[in-house]
Amino acid sequence: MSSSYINTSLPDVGDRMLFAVPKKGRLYDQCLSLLNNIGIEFNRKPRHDIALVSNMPVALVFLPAADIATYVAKGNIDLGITGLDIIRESQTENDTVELTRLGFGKCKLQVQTPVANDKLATAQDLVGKRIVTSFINLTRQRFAELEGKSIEEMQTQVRFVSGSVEAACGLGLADGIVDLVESGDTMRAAGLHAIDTILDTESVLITNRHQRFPKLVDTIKQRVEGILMARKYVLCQYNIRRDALDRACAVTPGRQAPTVTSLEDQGWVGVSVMIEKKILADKMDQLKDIGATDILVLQIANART
Ligand SMILES: Nc1ncnc2c1ncn2[C@@H]1O[C@H](COP(=O)(O)OP(=O)(O)OP(=O)(O)O)[C@@H](O)[C@H]1O
Ligand SMILES: O=P(O)(O)OC[C@H]1O[C@H](OP(=O)(O)OP(=O)(O)O)[C@H](O)[C@@H]1O
Ligand SMILES: [Mg+2]
Repeated sequence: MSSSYINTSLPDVGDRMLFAVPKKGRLYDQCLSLLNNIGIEFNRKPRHDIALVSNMPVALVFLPAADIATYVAKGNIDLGITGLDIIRESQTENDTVELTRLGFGKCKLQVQTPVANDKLATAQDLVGKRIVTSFINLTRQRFAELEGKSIEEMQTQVRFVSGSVEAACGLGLADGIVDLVESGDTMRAAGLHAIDTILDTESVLITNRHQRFPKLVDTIKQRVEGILMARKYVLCQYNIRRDALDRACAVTPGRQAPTVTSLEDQGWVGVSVMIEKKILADKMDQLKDIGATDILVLQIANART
């Protein structure tokens, strides 16, 4: 093949910023929904792993989640979405810059043993035994720490398998495993229970220190943070007697401060304030108790701080 061979079926990414997203798996749907929400438009042809964004100088690169941290750390990719667990496991945290935690892909990396084996009730009980995992580096670090030895000298045997890790104990390959747990259904179905947590993980937006496109990276970071805020907060509006305003502001201090507007009736003011969804019902009860009226809650479609 000539060295000037060009694959004409690959889109020309030119000077575009390269943004990696998981090509399948647990993070895929939420990544696509996030891209849609931040106004990134693209058309991905079947089986193509590169898609040009039509409304920004960006090319999306669809890669296995497990490889994204390495590509970003080495500077081949400018921006990426992957799990914190992958960043730690691939030991790329020093070469990647964490821009924003994304609030999805939340789970725990846990040490698990068969429920039936009551001699393996703590991580310490697995020291010197056989462990199977897809996270060999994090597992070795944890057990070297428990043994008080270096990774080279540790006794615990840690072996790699690429998937269906939960099967390893039942098949006699391991005494314990280390794998991700979200609902715990997979773990319980395999007759295992968690005896130690190595890491709490979630998806993160990452870049590197090479910074070819600092302005564009910042724009995408701000758009993502706007969407995350819109998902987390609602806008609450209510009326309150002026003499109860201090108490109302103590109940709903807002992100910065509530907006207070005068009403025709001199004794009353209108208040508009952002409230976290998870504490909303409680705050509405408290507002009612101090005499607030016409309490309205409005969804926020998007935000920018
Ligand atoms: N059960 C889960 N709940 C929430 N997040 C998860 C779960 N499993 C994995 N993740 C997150 O998604 C990332 C990618 O995992 P995923 O399962 O998609 O990839 P994979 O195991 O390499 O591929 P696949 O399962 O498609 O073969 C993980 O590193 C973790 O951050
Ligand atoms: O606690 P749960 O909600 O059951 O989720 C945990 C499971 O999810 C992931 O597996 P995945 O479905 O990605 O399959 P895999 O083993 O092929 O990676 C992880 O490896 C666990 O097996
Ligand atoms: Mg998986």
